[in-house]
Amino acid sequence: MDLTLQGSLLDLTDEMSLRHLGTATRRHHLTRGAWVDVRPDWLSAGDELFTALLHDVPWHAERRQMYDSVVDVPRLTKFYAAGERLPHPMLTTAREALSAHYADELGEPFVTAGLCLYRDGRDSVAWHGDRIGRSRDSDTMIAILSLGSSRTLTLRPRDGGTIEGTSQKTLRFPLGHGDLVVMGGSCQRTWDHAVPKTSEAVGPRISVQFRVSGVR
Ligand SMILES: O=C(O)CCC(=O)C(=O)O
Ligand SMILES: [Fe+2]
Repeated sequence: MDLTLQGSLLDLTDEMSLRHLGTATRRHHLTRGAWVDVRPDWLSAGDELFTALLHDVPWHAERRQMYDSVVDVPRLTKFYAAGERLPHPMLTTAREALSAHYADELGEPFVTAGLCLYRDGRDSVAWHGDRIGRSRDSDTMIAILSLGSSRTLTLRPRDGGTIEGTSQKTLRFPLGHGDLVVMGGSCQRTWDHAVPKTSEAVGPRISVQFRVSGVR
């Protein structure tokens, strides 16, 4: 057996890379002009990226005013503004690939990166829409690369209605290591999303959200 060849083949398959977006990206049309694209396993062999981000990103613990008390935000965050160097070259490659893939539909590039670290199942993000800035009254896209432990992104219509054709109130998109999800159309205005807490024993998850200029 040629061990050299076998070694190099293994190296090739283990190399971190982004797979194609085209045919493997599935669009889910929601009501009210919203949609969600899902591309499972977009990033292959992403362990290196996950570990690098976990250790190298200067994660912030935020505290927020909630009625008359100040509470810990149940996740760590770091925001990279337009033009700021991202903490790993693969994130730049991912952002460029997304900008190219969605160029015609979006009409502008993804420029910012918001990172969230969910340390375990107690970390979460409550129901909200990303409605700070232009997304408040116009369509936009938020592209999310999920790394590490699987967590569920849930979506529900903002008007409190049920999911069309069902008696359900929420849609669930389980997000695993390397998966991509893109929320588009009116999604930030007409739907809310959340990452609920879970009692399951889950390890850390990092979410990387790419947005266009002037949207948070
Ligand atoms: O964890 C996620 O993927 C979603 C995060 C999110 O909705 C946000 O930061 O606005
Ligand atoms: Fe969000």
